[in-house]
Amino acid sequence: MSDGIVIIGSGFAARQLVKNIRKFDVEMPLTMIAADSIDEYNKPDLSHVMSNNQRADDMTRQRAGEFAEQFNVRLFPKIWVTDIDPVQRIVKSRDRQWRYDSLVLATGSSALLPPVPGHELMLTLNSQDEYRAAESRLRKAQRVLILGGGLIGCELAMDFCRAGKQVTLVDNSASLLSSLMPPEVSARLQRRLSEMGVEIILSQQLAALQRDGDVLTAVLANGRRIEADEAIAAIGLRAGTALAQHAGLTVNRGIVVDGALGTSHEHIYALGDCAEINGQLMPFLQPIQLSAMTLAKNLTGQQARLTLPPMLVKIKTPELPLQLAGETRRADLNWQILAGSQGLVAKGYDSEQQLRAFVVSEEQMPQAFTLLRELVQ
Ligand SMILES: Cc1cc2nc3c(=O)[nH]c(=O)nc-3n(C[C@H](O)[C@H](O)[C@H](O)COP(=O)(O)OP(=O)(O)OC[C@H]3O[C@@H](n4cnc5c(N)ncnc54)[C@H](O)[C@@H]3O)c2cc1C
Repeated sequence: MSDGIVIIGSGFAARQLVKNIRKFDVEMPLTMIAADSIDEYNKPDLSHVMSNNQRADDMTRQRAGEFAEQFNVRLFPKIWVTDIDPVQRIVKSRDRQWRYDSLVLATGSSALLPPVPGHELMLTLNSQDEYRAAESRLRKAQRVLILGGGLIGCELAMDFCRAGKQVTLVDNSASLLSSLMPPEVSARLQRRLSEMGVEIILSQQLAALQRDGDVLTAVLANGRRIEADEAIAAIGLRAGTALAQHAGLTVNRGIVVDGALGTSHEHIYALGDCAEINGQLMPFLQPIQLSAMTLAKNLTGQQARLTLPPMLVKIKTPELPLQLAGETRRADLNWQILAGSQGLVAKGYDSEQQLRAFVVSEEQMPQAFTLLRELVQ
């Protein structure tokens, strides 16, 4: 007997898919299998747990049982899926299997650790479970080293600082948020973090970590030694592609999908942080929400293709929140920056004077919506 549409994962992608499918079809059999408890939490809240004094359990928004009842889904929590057989259309765990009509991989991503001696001493904050495991150590820690000055690293640095901890932020680039915007634009955030007391060390690599009793020592490539109580890795994410790869699906940086969210194998789809769309990973809620809506239509007999409008990404650093959109990573843009007491507006133009990207601070948020409409895709 078939288990209908089988979804692996219970994160935002999987839940959005279920909610959207139920708008079109209340009966279709749905099965969700995930390594976690299948309780719902909002992952972006991890950026504020320390200053909000929030415990891991406080993050739970809906219990698995209520979700199952509300959306008529069969749930299999705390199960690690080990294998997919695309020919027999079977999903396997160590001790049981499910037969699918359609399979959706919503396996998310995992936080990268640096390839240095002692990396196993580092903590990561990419799920409620990871926070639960690290919570008591992080609460106790007075000195926290954060490796990685990207979006998540900056958010965590500000959060831990606001929670009264002594924070050191280390990045191998010459500026913060270096993969998202030019240094002239991120400089404001860098200054704000420094004023708050975060020690920012740029253009430096971590070479090793050692623990001696309660003291963790980070050794940088230039020989400098930094003592901390805990260290957190925020150097990037790796898409959860292992199952897909093992099953012979086309995988690049993520599981490659087309505009209908279909993978290289018939009846298998991918969604969320694990999916690569138009050659890009898009580990943000808005593209996931739009992808889930498109896939829900396709799985309920409609024909839909994903179109992604220009989208805003928020950097949730409460002392200086920023919003960005467009191809901010492009190296060839000419940036026009207006910064003053009224806030920041930075616009990135291409050689034909077309607006390709922008960054604004909170004071200038109303401008963001106008700029979003001007943005050339
Ligand atoms: C600190 C932080 C702050 C963020 N802030 C923002 C923000 O402000 N705005 C924004 O848009 N985005 C933000 N994001 C990103 C956003 O939260 C993610 O893109 C989104 O939550 C990913 O959802 P997902 O369902 O694809 O993956 P996940 O939530 O990672 O879910 C993956 C699921 O797959 C399951 N799984 C994986 N492999 C297996 C297996 N083999 N067997 C069984 N189960 C498996 C896991 O148990 C889990 O249930 C943030 C992320 C972080 C970490």
